[in-house]
Amino acid sequence: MTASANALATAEPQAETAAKLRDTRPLRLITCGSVDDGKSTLIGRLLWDTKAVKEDQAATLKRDSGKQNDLGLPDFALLLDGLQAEREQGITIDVAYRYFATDKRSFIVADTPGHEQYTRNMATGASTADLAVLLVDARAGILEQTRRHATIASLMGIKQFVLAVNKIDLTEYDRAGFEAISSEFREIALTLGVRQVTAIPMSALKGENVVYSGKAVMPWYEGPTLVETLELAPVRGAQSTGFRLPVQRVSRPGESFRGYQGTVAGGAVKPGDSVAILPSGAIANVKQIVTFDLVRNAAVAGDAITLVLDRQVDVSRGDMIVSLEAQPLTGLAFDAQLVALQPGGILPNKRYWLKSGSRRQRVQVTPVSQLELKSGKWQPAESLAMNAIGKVHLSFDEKAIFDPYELNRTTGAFILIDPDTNNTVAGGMITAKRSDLGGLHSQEGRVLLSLPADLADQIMATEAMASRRDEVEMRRVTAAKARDVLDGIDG
Ligand SMILES: Nc1nc2c(ncn2[C@@H]2O[C@H](COP(=O)(O)OP(=O)(O)OP(=O)(O)O)[C@@H](O)[C@H]2O)c(=O)[nH]1
Repeated sequence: MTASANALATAEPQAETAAKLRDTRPLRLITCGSVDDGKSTLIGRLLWDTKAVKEDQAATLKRDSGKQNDLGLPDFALLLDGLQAEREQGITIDVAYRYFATDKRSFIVADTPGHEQYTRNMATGASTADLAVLLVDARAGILEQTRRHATIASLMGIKQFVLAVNKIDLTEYDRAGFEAISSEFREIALTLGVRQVTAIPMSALKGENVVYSGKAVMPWYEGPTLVETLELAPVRGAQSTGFRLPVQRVSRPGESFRGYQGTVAGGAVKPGDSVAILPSGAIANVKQIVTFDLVRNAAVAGDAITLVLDRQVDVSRGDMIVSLEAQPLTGLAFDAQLVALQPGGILPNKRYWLKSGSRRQRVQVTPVSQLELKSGKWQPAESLAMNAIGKVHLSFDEKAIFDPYELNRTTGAFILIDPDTNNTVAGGMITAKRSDLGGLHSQEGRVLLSLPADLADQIMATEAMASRRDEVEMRRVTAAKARDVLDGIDG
């Protein structure tokens, strides 16, 4: 770059610089709080003060909110209600994601307004969330539900908490009260192994310490605002498996062409790469990558591709094509965590269908323990009732192929289907492979929750593939049921 080009680059208008920065990976967050702690108001305030609200929404907000509060401020919670319609589209776990950005970073917040509570948050946002914002009412302090939310967020691998001590305006900005609440919370967080805790006194309603500083009314608070905290928070480590292509379909339009179709579920691939076909273990090289009518020189996770190999190998639907040097776990026995979604629960000795991507296999599920939400402790269990979150052993007749969920949220997630009713009875995630003799192979004792978010994805994938209309209808019913169940665990 020449000196003058350099000068130009540094003189770039701020807006353009900001736009560039927004291309970097955004921070994902979830918000948890008890009813009326001010979650909707806080998200509304974040969107409003970062100017993420479109003008027409702003006009409606101003018009509708006059009667809502006597502070002469818009009711930010209304903003979310006004956007409710867009949430109706989802077929399963229909949480909306809100996007907002500052000059430094962009953010995605899983928004679950109204009566929908933490399970819904968990079900959607938390599987990918980098950080959890836990709201408490400054007047009420830490409640049992705060403990529960914190426990669940930490189980799900979220290692950074913001404690939003909201409605501080209603305690006359009482410093001692804020400090007592934050130290109580820090102790809880420590017992959960979470060290990164930022406690912030705030008024979501008045916009103090959310985007703008609250110094004028809380000169005693010297810490960051919520947005300053979010701007600096690290994102979770990237998922780190090699190339994964669950084969959805084998395409054979003519004698000379054979392609393997699917959506890349991890890593990247380019022509010339060596791959293994699982479960057979056959080896080949990638000859060509085709998307629609384009020939590509690479593909990454999320791309729908047709892969052409350099030699004749036996590949069928349900197989997985993977990078030769970084292969998933294969075996007959795995450890998993799951949530039971049907009244019948999960019974020992019963055989289910397990579906993961395009693969469907018979499996025997043996419950081992169940999470007691109140205490966050695992208690021994022989069966799992509806709504229970449990650890289980999975035993297969034929080789199964998985990555630990922690490494890959697609190839590590599954649903269980009852062969008698065809109902989806559980959604779950793989925590480790067991040696085929029954011993634990790796990652012993990892604590991960089974996430219905995966269930949602999988049901949607299944739905997209279902060719017959009645099958689609059946899946819809199942999804609706799953939602009811999730509502049931809330609270
Ligand atoms: N004074 C004051 N009131 C607040 C503050 N934040 C929220 N509120 C009010 O508290 C009430 C509940 O706020 P919401 O945002 O609806 O609470 P929520 O937690 O989203 O509640 P649900 O949507 O019912 O789960 C509303 O009347 C808000 O205007 C605050 O910082 N100060």
